[in-house]
Amino acid sequence: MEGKGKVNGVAAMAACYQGFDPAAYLQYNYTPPRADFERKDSIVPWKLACLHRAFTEGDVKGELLVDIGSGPTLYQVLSGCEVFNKVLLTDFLEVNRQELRGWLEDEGGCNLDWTPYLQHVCKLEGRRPSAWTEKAAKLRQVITDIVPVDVHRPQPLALDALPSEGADCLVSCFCLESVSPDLAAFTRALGHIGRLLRTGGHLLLIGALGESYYFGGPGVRIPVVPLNEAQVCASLKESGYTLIRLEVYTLPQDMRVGVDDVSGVFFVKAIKE
Ligand SMILES: C[S@@+](CC[C@H](N)C(=O)[O-])C[C@H]1O[C@@H](n2cnc3c(N)ncnc32)[C@H](O)[C@@H]1O
Ligand SMILES: O=S(=O)(c1ccc2c(c1)CN[C@@H](CF)C2)N1CCSCC1
Repeated sequence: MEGKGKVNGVAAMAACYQGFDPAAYLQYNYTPPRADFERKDSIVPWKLACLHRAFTEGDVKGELLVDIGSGPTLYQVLSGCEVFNKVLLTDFLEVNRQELRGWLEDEGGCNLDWTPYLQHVCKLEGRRPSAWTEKAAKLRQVITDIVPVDVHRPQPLALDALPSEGADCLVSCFCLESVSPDLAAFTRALGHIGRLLRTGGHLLLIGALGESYYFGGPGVRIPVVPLNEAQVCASLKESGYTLIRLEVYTLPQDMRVGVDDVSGVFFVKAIKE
Protein backbone atom coordinates (compact mmCIF):
# COMPACT_ATOMS: atom_id res chain seq x y z
CA MET A 1 0.00 0.00 0.00
CA GLU A 2 2.79 2.40 0.97
CA GLY A 3 4.42 1.99 -2.46
CA LYS A 4 1.10 2.59 -4.26
CA GLY A 5 0.43 5.60 -2.00
CA LYS A 6 3.89 6.94 -2.89
CA VAL A 7 3.26 6.78 -6.63
CA ASN A 8 -0.24 8.27 -6.39
CA GLY A 9 0.98 11.13 -4.16
CA VAL A 10 3.80 12.08 -6.56
CA ALA A 11 1.54 11.70 -9.60
CA ALA A 12 -1.05 13.93 -7.94
CA MET A 13 1.61 16.60 -7.35
CA ALA A 14 2.69 16.42 -11.00
CA ALA A 15 -0.95 16.90 -12.03
CA CYS A 16 -1.18 20.03 -9.82
CA TYR A 17 1.71 21.55 -11.72
CA GLN A 18 0.05 21.27 -15.12
CA GLY A 19 -1.63 24.63 -14.50
CA PHE A 20 1.50 26.42 -13.24
CA ASP A 21 1.74 29.91 -14.74
CA PRO A 22 5.26 31.38 -14.70
CA ALA A 23 4.14 34.96 -15.30
CA ALA A 24 1.61 34.85 -12.47
CA TYR A 25 4.05 33.12 -10.14
CA LEU A 26 6.66 35.78 -10.78
CA GLN A 27 4.12 38.52 -10.22
CA TYR A 28 2.90 36.97 -6.93
CA ASN A 29 6.32 36.47 -5.42
CA TYR A 30 8.94 38.59 -7.18
CA THR A 31 7.33 42.02 -7.40
CA PRO A 32 6.47 44.34 -4.46
CA PRO A 33 5.54 44.03 -1.65
CA ARG A 34 7.48 40.80 -1.40
CA ALA A 35 10.28 42.03 -3.64
CA ASP A 36 10.77 45.55 -2.29
CA PHE A 37 14.42 46.50 -2.25
CA GLU A 38 13.70 49.73 -0.39
CA ARG A 39 12.28 47.98 2.68
CA LYS A 40 14.79 47.06 5.36
CA ASP A 41 12.65 44.09 6.50
CA SER A 42 11.97 42.85 2.97
CA ILE A 43 12.64 39.20 2.29
CA VAL A 44 14.55 39.93 -0.91
CA PRO A 45 17.64 41.60 0.63
CA TRP A 46 17.66 38.90 3.31
CA LYS A 47 17.65 36.04 0.80
CA LEU A 48 20.15 37.62 -1.55
CA ALA A 49 22.44 38.35 1.41
CA CYS A 50 22.22 34.71 2.60
CA LEU A 51 23.18 33.49 -0.87
CA HIS A 52 25.94 36.09 -1.31
CA ARG A 53 27.54 35.19 2.03
CA ALA A 54 27.24 31.45 1.40
CA PHE A 55 28.91 31.65 -2.01
CA THR A 56 31.67 34.08 -0.99
CA GLU A 57 32.90 32.96 2.45
CA GLY A 58 35.61 30.82 0.91
CA ASP A 59 34.55 27.18 1.39
CA VAL A 60 32.29 26.87 -1.69
CA LYS A 61 34.33 26.25 -4.81
CA GLY A 62 34.58 24.16 -7.97
CA GLU A 63 33.44 24.00 -11.55
CA LEU A 64 29.73 23.21 -11.66
CA LEU A 65 26.75 24.71 -9.82
CA VAL A 66 23.35 23.04 -10.37
CA ASP A 67 20.07 24.78 -9.48
CA ILE A 68 17.35 22.22 -8.74
CA GLY A 69 13.79 23.30 -9.59
CA SER A 70 14.79 26.73 -10.95
CA GLY A 71 11.24 27.56 -11.97
CA PRO A 72 11.10 30.87 -13.86
CA THR A 73 13.57 32.60 -11.50
CA LEU A 74 17.23 33.58 -11.60
CA TYR A 75 17.89 35.34 -8.26
CA GLN A 76 19.20 32.10 -6.78
CA VAL A 77 22.31 32.02 -9.06
CA LEU A 78 23.24 35.72 -9.17
CA SER A 79 26.02 35.27 -6.60
CA GLY A 80 26.99 31.75 -7.62
CA CYS A 81 27.64 32.78 -11.24
CA GLU A 82 30.74 34.67 -10.05
CA VAL A 83 32.15 31.56 -8.31
CA PHE A 84 31.38 28.77 -10.80
CA ASN A 85 32.17 28.77 -14.50
CA LYS A 86 29.34 26.35 -15.26
CA VAL A 87 25.75 26.80 -14.05
CA LEU A 88 23.08 24.25 -14.93
CA LEU A 89 19.45 25.37 -14.52
CA THR A 90 16.73 22.72 -14.20
CA ASP A 91 12.97 22.47 -13.98
CA PHE A 92 10.15 19.94 -14.23
CA LEU A 93 8.03 22.08 -16.58
CA GLU A 94 8.80 23.15 -20.14
CA VAL A 95 6.96 26.45 -19.54
CA ASN A 96 9.54 27.35 -16.90
CA ARG A 97 12.50 26.17 -18.97
CA GLN A 98 11.13 28.33 -21.81
CA GLU A 99 10.85 31.36 -19.48
CA LEU A 100 14.52 30.93 -18.52
CA ARG A 101 15.56 30.52 -22.17
CA GLY A 102 13.68 33.76 -22.90
CA TRP A 103 15.92 35.61 -20.45
CA LEU A 104 19.03 33.82 -21.68
CA GLU A 105 18.38 34.81 -25.29
CA ASP A 106 17.93 38.45 -24.17
CA GLU A 107 15.32 39.25 -26.80
CA GLY A 108 12.66 40.53 -24.40
CA GLY A 109 11.03 37.10 -24.05
CA CYS A 110 10.71 36.95 -20.28
CA ASN A 111 8.06 38.02 -17.76
CA LEU A 112 10.17 39.77 -15.14
CA ASP A 113 12.85 42.46 -15.27
CA TRP A 114 15.68 41.02 -13.14
CA THR A 115 17.63 44.30 -13.21
CA PRO A 116 16.83 45.29 -9.56
CA TYR A 117 18.01 41.86 -8.42
CA LEU A 118 21.23 42.12 -10.47
CA GLN A 119 21.86 45.63 -9.17
CA HIS A 120 21.28 44.57 -5.54
CA VAL A 121 23.73 41.66 -5.79
CA CYS A 122 26.30 43.98 -7.42
CA LYS A 123 25.92 46.26 -4.39
CA LEU A 124 26.48 43.27 -2.05
CA GLU A 125 29.68 42.55 -4.03
CA GLY A 126 30.90 46.11 -3.54
CA ARG A 127 30.45 46.90 -7.22
CA ARG A 128 28.66 49.93 -8.67
CA PRO A 129 25.01 49.11 -9.43
CA SER A 130 25.64 49.87 -13.14
CA ALA A 131 27.83 46.74 -13.20
CA TRP A 132 24.55 44.83 -13.42
CA THR A 133 24.98 44.60 -17.20
CA GLU A 134 28.33 42.88 -16.68
CA LYS A 135 26.75 40.48 -14.18
CA ALA A 136 23.93 39.71 -16.62
CA ALA A 137 26.52 38.98 -19.33
CA LYS A 138 28.49 36.79 -16.91
CA LEU A 139 25.39 34.79 -16.02
CA ARG A 140 24.47 34.33 -19.69
CA GLN A 141 28.04 33.17 -20.29
CA VAL A 142 28.18 30.54 -17.50
CA ILE A 143 24.69 29.00 -17.93
CA THR A 144 25.54 25.85 -19.85
CA ASP A 145 22.03 24.39 -20.21
CA ILE A 146 18.43 24.39 -18.97
CA VAL A 147 17.27 20.79 -18.52
CA PRO A 148 14.37 18.70 -17.16
CA VAL A 149 14.49 17.47 -13.56
CA ASP A 150 12.30 15.27 -11.32
CA VAL A 151 13.42 15.14 -7.69
CA HIS A 152 11.19 12.09 -7.03
CA ARG A 153 13.37 9.96 -9.31
CA PRO A 154 16.43 8.37 -7.72
CA GLN A 155 18.27 9.88 -10.71
CA PRO A 156 16.62 13.34 -10.95
CA LEU A 157 18.55 14.35 -14.10
CA ALA A 158 19.36 12.61 -17.37
CA LEU A 159 22.50 10.48 -16.97
CA ASP A 160 24.48 12.70 -19.40
CA ALA A 161 23.51 15.96 -17.68
CA LEU A 162 26.40 15.86 -15.19
CA PRO A 163 30.09 14.84 -15.26
CA SER A 164 30.80 11.51 -13.53
CA GLU A 165 32.15 13.26 -10.40
CA GLY A 166 28.86 15.13 -9.95
CA ALA A 167 28.16 18.77 -9.18
CA ASP A 168 30.35 20.79 -6.83
CA CYS A 169 27.40 22.73 -5.42
CA LEU A 170 23.61 22.47 -5.50
CA VAL A 171 21.21 25.31 -4.90
CA SER A 172 17.48 24.72 -4.61
CA CYS A 173 14.82 27.21 -3.59
CA PHE A 174 11.17 26.56 -2.64
CA CYS A 175 11.19 23.32 -4.60
CA LEU A 176 11.31 20.14 -2.51
CA GLU A 177 8.56 21.06 -0.05
CA SER A 178 6.42 22.43 -2.90
CA VAL A 179 6.53 19.30 -5.01
CA SER A 180 6.37 16.56 -2.36
CA PRO A 181 3.11 15.00 -1.13
CA ASP A 182 4.46 14.50 2.41
CA LEU A 183 7.52 14.77 4.67
CA ALA A 184 8.80 11.31 3.76
CA ALA A 185 8.79 12.24 0.07
CA PHE A 186 10.54 15.53 0.90
CA THR A 187 13.27 13.62 2.71
CA ARG A 188 13.61 11.07 -0.11
CA ALA A 189 13.90 13.91 -2.64
CA LEU A 190 16.71 15.44 -0.55
CA GLY A 191 18.51 12.13 -0.82
CA HIS A 192 17.90 11.91 -4.57
CA ILE A 193 19.41 15.34 -5.28
CA GLY A 194 22.26 14.53 -2.90
CA ARG A 195 23.32 11.80 -5.35
CA LEU A 196 23.99 14.58 -7.92
CA LEU A 197 26.51 16.21 -5.54
CA ARG A 198 30.11 15.14 -5.08
CA THR A 199 31.25 14.17 -1.58
CA GLY A 200 32.33 17.39 0.14
CA GLY A 201 30.09 19.42 -2.15
CA HIS A 202 27.74 22.05 -0.71
CA LEU A 203 23.96 22.28 -0.67
CA LEU A 204 22.33 25.71 -0.39
CA LEU A 205 18.66 25.11 0.34
CA ILE A 206 16.01 27.78 0.72
CA GLY A 207 12.45 26.89 1.54
CA ALA A 208 9.14 27.74 3.14
CA LEU A 209 8.31 27.17 6.79
CA GLY A 210 4.75 26.42 7.86
CA GLU A 211 3.38 26.59 4.35
CA SER A 212 0.54 24.25 3.38
CA TYR A 213 -0.39 25.66 -0.04
CA TYR A 214 0.45 28.29 -2.60
CA PHE A 215 -1.08 29.57 -5.85
CA GLY A 216 1.03 28.73 -8.89
CA GLY A 217 -1.34 30.73 -11.06
CA PRO A 218 -4.92 32.05 -10.97
CA GLY A 219 -6.93 29.29 -9.27
CA VAL A 220 -3.94 26.90 -9.34
CA ARG A 221 -3.73 25.88 -5.70
CA ILE A 222 -0.71 23.65 -5.03
CA PRO A 223 -0.31 21.76 -1.72
CA VAL A 224 2.96 22.18 0.18
CA VAL A 225 4.50 20.06 2.94
CA PRO A 226 4.35 22.28 6.05
CA LEU A 227 7.88 22.21 7.52
CA ASN A 228 9.41 23.43 10.76
CA GLU A 229 13.10 23.94 11.47
CA ALA A 230 13.48 20.65 13.38
CA GLN A 231 12.03 18.67 10.43
CA VAL A 232 14.37 20.39 7.99
CA CYS A 233 17.39 19.56 10.17
CA ALA A 234 16.26 15.94 10.70
CA SER A 235 15.68 15.43 6.95
CA LEU A 236 19.12 16.84 6.10
CA LYS A 237 20.80 14.51 8.63
CA GLU A 238 18.79 11.50 7.38
CA SER A 239 19.82 12.28 3.79
CA GLY A 240 23.57 12.39 4.44
CA TYR A 241 24.25 16.10 4.88
CA THR A 242 26.03 17.92 7.71
CA LEU A 243 24.42 21.23 8.56
CA ILE A 244 26.78 24.22 8.50
CA ARG A 245 24.24 26.98 9.06
CA LEU A 246 20.46 27.45 9.31
CA GLU A 247 18.98 30.94 9.17
CA VAL A 248 15.28 31.80 9.48
CA TYR A 249 13.27 34.81 8.30
CA THR A 250 9.77 35.48 9.64
CA LEU A 251 7.50 37.05 7.07
CA PRO A 252 6.03 40.44 8.17
CA GLN A 253 2.23 40.43 8.23
CA ASP A 254 1.90 42.71 5.18
CA MET A 255 3.91 40.28 3.10
CA ARG A 256 1.29 37.65 3.68
CA VAL A 257 -0.53 38.56 0.48
CA GLY A 258 -2.87 35.62 0.00
CA VAL A 259 -0.85 33.77 -2.63
CA ASP A 260 0.22 31.25 0.01
CA ASP A 261 0.17 30.72 3.79
CA VAL A 262 3.94 30.75 4.29
CA SER A 263 4.97 31.98 7.75
CA GLY A 264 8.73 31.99 7.37
CA VAL A 265 11.63 31.13 5.12
CA PHE A 266 14.68 29.03 5.97
CA PHE A 267 18.16 29.18 4.52
CA VAL A 268 20.41 26.14 4.89
CA LYS A 269 24.08 25.74 4.05
CA ALA A 270 25.11 22.10 4.34
CA ILE A 271 27.86 19.80 3.12
CA LYS A 272 27.48 16.28 1.71
CA GLU A 273 29.58 13.82 3.70
C1 LIG B 1 7.60 27.04 -5.92
S1 LIG B 1 8.42 26.77 -7.44
C2 LIG B 1 10.10 27.35 -7.04
C3 LIG B 1 10.71 28.10 -8.17
C4 LIG B 1 11.99 28.84 -7.86
N1 LIG B 1 13.09 27.92 -7.50
C5 LIG B 1 11.84 29.91 -6.78
O1 LIG B 1 12.74 30.02 -5.96
O2 LIG B 1 10.87 30.63 -6.82
C6 LIG B 1 8.63 25.02 -7.50
C7 LIG B 1 9.24 24.54 -8.78
O3 LIG B 1 9.40 23.12 -8.72
C8 LIG B 1 9.12 22.59 -10.03
N2 LIG B 1 8.74 21.17 -9.90
C9 LIG B 1 7.50 20.63 -9.89
N3 LIG B 1 7.57 19.30 -9.75
C10 LIG B 1 8.90 18.98 -9.66
C11 LIG B 1 9.62 17.77 -9.53
N4 LIG B 1 9.00 16.59 -9.42
N5 LIG B 1 10.97 17.83 -9.50
C12 LIG B 1 11.61 19.02 -9.59
N6 LIG B 1 10.99 20.21 -9.73
C13 LIG B 1 9.65 20.18 -9.76
C14 LIG B 1 8.03 23.45 -10.57
O4 LIG B 1 7.96 23.38 -11.99
C15 LIG B 1 8.43 24.84 -10.03
O5 LIG B 1 9.22 25.52 -10.96
O1 LIG C 1 10.56 34.45 0.17
S1 LIG C 1 9.61 34.96 -0.76
O2 LIG C 1 8.59 35.78 -0.22
C1 LIG C 1 8.89 33.60 -1.52
C2 LIG C 1 9.26 33.23 -2.79
C3 LIG C 1 8.70 32.09 -3.37
C4 LIG C 1 7.79 31.37 -2.67
C5 LIG C 1 7.42 31.78 -1.39
C6 LIG C 1 7.98 32.90 -0.81
C7 LIG C 1 6.42 31.01 -0.60
N1 LIG C 1 5.67 30.12 -1.42
C8 LIG C 1 6.53 29.32 -2.25
C9 LIG C 1 5.74 28.23 -2.90
F1 LIG C 1 6.54 27.27 -3.28
C10 LIG C 1 7.21 30.16 -3.30
N2 LIG C 1 10.39 35.76 -1.79
C11 LIG C 1 9.68 36.61 -2.65
C12 LIG C 1 10.46 37.85 -2.96
S2 LIG C 1 12.01 37.53 -3.56
C13 LIG C 1 12.61 36.44 -2.44
C14 LIG C 1 11.68 35.30 -2.16
